[in-house]
Amino acid sequence: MADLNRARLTVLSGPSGVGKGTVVAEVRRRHPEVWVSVSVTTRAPRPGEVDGEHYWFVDRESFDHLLDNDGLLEWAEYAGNRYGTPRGPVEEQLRAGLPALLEIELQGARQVRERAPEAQLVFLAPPSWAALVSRLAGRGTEHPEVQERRLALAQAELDASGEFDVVVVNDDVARAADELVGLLTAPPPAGP
Ligand SMILES: Nc1ncnc2c1ncn2[C@@H]1O[C@H](COP(=O)(O)OP(=O)(O)OP(=O)(O)O)[C@@H](O)[C@H]1O
Ligand SMILES: Nc1nc2c(ncn2[C@@H]2O[C@H](COP(=O)(O)O)[C@@H](O)[C@H]2O)c(=O)[nH]1
Repeated sequence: MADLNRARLTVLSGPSGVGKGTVVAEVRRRHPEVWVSVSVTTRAPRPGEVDGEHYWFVDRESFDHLLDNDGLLEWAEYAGNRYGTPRGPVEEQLRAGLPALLEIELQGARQVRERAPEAQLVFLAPPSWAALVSRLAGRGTEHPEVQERRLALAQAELDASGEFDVVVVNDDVARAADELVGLLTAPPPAGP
């Protein structure tokens, strides 16, 4: 994956349960050199989630301290919790001429678009609404009322897919991962 050695920021967004984490894990299984930002969150860890690997799990006070000290590239309040991208590691990666991948929700993707217009914004879409509902329920990590809250947000996220540079349909994990690898290795559009 020699072409990956370019300083490009890519954002992967899409509704909760569409399979962002699954597709990114498949990309990293094939290409462990792909660098993915580790977000901070005030959400409680799910069983099996490891601090510093899946997220940096912090309390609200620590999150707000980072925010107040310009430590976040973007952030959002999502379904009752806060999530943000630590600025330092991403900037370090890009300064070194290396690409960076963020897996974040819609409000954060919009902030990245404003702050880094050259970033590539990719929307991961479900093959159908029914598939999304069934994936979120099937994951079994949220109570039904939290699933409902996430699905209400999902509708608005799907409506915003036109704001993204590319839409990838996650009908099949291997195929969607192929497409994401292609986007990560594609040359950035020529500047003006
Ligand atoms: N192409 C697919 N076909 C069938 N099931 C899938 C597919 N992709 C992912 N899944 C399943 O859907 C569920 C949700 O996937 P995942 O946790 O990766 O979603 P996510 O978009 O990262 O969610 P969140 O934004 O809530 O973190 C998982 O149980 C996963 O195994
Ligand atoms: N704006 C941001 N969104 C983020 C970040 N890290 C994760 N996320 C998104 O939040 C939702 C919920 O995640 P979950 O792990 O609780 O299911 C999902 O869409 C993630 O992509 C971030 O740093 N900033």
